[in-house]
Amino acid sequence: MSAIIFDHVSKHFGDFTALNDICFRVEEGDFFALLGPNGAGKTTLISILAGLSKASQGRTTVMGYDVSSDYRQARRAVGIVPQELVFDPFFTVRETLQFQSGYFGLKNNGAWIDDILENLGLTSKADANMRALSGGMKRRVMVAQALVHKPPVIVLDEPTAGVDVELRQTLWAFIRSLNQAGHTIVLTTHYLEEAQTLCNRIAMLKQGRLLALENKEQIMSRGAARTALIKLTAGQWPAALQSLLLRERDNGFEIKLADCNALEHILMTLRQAGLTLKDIEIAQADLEDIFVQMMSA
Ligand SMILES: Nc1ncnc2c1ncn2[C@@H]1O[C@H](COP(=O)(O)OP(=O)(O)OP(=O)(O)O)[C@@H](O)[C@H]1O
Repeated sequence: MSAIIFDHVSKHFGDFTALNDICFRVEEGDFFALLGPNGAGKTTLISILAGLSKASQGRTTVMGYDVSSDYRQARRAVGIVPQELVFDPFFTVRETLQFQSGYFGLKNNGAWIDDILENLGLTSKADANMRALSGGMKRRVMVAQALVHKPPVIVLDEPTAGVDVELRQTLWAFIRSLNQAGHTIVLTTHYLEEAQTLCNRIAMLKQGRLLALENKEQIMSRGAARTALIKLTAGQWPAALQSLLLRERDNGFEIKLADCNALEHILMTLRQAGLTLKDIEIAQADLEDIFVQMMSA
């Protein structure tokens, strides 16, 4: 079964189109990344999924439940960790989690709450008031809050923005174990190396459109898998190879390198143009390079 289905989802704010005919599925058990520059529509899409915002067109389901017609079941199936810190400053951490449990009609889930607190390094703060916590600790509580009802689908909207390395590692270890236990994870992040190490499928949004959705391996091979930094003793980059040029840097020319045969062709063309090679550095492109290539295309 698909954990999430976006079926021709659009969202307009007046004349502005924030989401334009989005269609994709997230399969059960996926560790899925939703990437895109600021304003791409990631938060809008997540708000629709959470039932916090209504799509202008299209249908969205979570674990088979329609987010508008089966609102309650759909809401129960998903745990959202929001970008902003939203909490009642007068509650303690434990009370916050108990209150959230009550919202889902859950009682006697103290053992699970203890488990979450432990895994997020919050045990010693259980009885502290929310207002007395540091920003990073508050963010941990946001994560805990999204998990109280053991939702099959967990959505994290930039959960590691501005948090320290320790929390990032604690958080990812815990989220990974939840994924291994069968939870579907959707993550938006600006830290591309995080998406690269954690996720198995990646969707890219740009200006409200779905630009690509692939397995990580496919997306990695879509852009130039390798780049080469070529330095010449003198002269300009030849026009015949202009289409390969990504940018000039460090007194050299950085180019896309599809494979080794391409390199042979490049060297031959340089020779024919009377240019002499001074140095060549070949590097494996990472997700960030590919992202930049795709977003600027
Ligand atoms: N309530 C609203 N009214 C008008 N425009 C809105 C509203 N909410 C979002 N938008 C616009 O929709 C677009 C998508 O915003 P959204 O917050 O979904 O982007 P995002 O991909 O989450 O960006 P970021 O990475 O900065 O969080 C933006 O141009 C934003 O200004």
